[in-house]
Amino acid sequence: MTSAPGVPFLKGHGTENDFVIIPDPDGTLDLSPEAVARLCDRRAGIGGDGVLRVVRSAAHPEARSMAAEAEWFMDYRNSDGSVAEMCGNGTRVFARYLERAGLAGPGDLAIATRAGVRKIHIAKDGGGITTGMGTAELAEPGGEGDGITVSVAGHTWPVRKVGMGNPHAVAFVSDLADAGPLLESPEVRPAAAYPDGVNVEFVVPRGPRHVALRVHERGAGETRSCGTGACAVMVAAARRDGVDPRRDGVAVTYTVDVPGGRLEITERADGEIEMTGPAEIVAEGTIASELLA
Ligand SMILES: N[C@@H](CCC[C@H](N)C(=O)O)C(=O)O
Repeated sequence: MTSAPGVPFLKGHGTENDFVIIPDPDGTLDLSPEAVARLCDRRAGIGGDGVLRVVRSAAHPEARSMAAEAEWFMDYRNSDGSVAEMCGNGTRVFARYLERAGLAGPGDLAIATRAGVRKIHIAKDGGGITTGMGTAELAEPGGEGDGITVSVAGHTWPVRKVGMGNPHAVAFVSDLADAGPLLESPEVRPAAAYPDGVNVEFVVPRGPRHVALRVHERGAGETRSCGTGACAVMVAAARRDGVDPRRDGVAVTYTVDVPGGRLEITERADGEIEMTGPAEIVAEGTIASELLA
């Protein structure tokens, strides 16, 4: 196997949503969808749910307009090579990389994403990282139902449509096992409700202000965690519990258990959502040229 000098990578995860991190400050790397899929392959590649390419905002056409606010752009790709607007766990891992590389914090920073600028706070001494996730877009004022359903493993549930910069369908189920092995994409109907595909979350209550989920991600399949998904679930669960911080003028925090750990999600009285969780860098090396060809 030959190496491509000058193409380093790191591997990191947040609640076991794992990523290949590629520092490419000047945006010179030609990262094709096929190369992303090879990098994320868990048998023949490095393995990951996605790729985080670290590019200076000023050097990327999609981020140039955000460069004054955020020096770094998170170019996120799903493991199948598709492009996504936003990755919540990815923002924490991205920030941890910047911290480790001496390019940021601890403290406050902002990063550019396709869904806009996201504000981050890195706690001191390797503690949790908080991302300002923006506000949730809820399709309907009333609640779940919305005429949209998701079917998998012989079950069908109504879903709540939530936008977190990327699309989510949240289904409350009586048992997380009812979603089956999730080896294939759940079928969302009508398909036209999500013209660009969808991330599907299955949710059960665990206690007051406490839920657990499984997620099937667009472009990646079932993963161990999804930050935007956890935020979508938090908002859907709060509305189901009759809680709306913008109406009530009081922030609310939910604990969201994911298969790979735990996230704390707060919806503030102004509607802004903040997600706090861990992020770790676990390896670094050099990418073999065959993977990037
Ligand atoms: N795991 C991510 C979401 C990644 C993008 C998603 N698969 C999509 O296509 O929208 C997260 O932590 O938010």
